[in-house]
Amino acid sequence: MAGVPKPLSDEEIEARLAELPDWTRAGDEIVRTVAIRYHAGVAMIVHIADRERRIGHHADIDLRIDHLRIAVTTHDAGHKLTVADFDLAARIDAIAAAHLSTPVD
Ligand SMILES: C[C@H](O)[C@H](O)[C@H]1CNC2=NC(N)=NC(=O)C2=N1
Repeated sequence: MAGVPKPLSDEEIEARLAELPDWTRAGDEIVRTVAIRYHAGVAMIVHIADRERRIGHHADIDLRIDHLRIAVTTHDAGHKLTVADFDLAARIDAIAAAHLSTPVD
């Protein structure tokens, strides 16, 4: 990996969040909650994990019976937000769009 990305400023974070309307800031994380049934959520997690493995950046994922909560921060940067987090969030949005356009029944 090409070093640890540096933490973004509050202004940079706000600008990047404006491009990701489904994400909100929660301290030093960005968070998205997806309404999805449990087993469909499992499939979405597998898809996300496969992408994460290839880019070397990982979300913190919490699956519940009817929703999935995804939080992203950069552990190697002292749990601060970096460009890597926004890159992963955009990739997760693309994966979520594919899964949510599929009937879950
Ligand atoms: C060595 C490996 O690339 C690092 O541990 C990566 C793995 N995935 C990661 N994921 C996240 N979210 N933050 C990190 O700092 C991080 N570091």
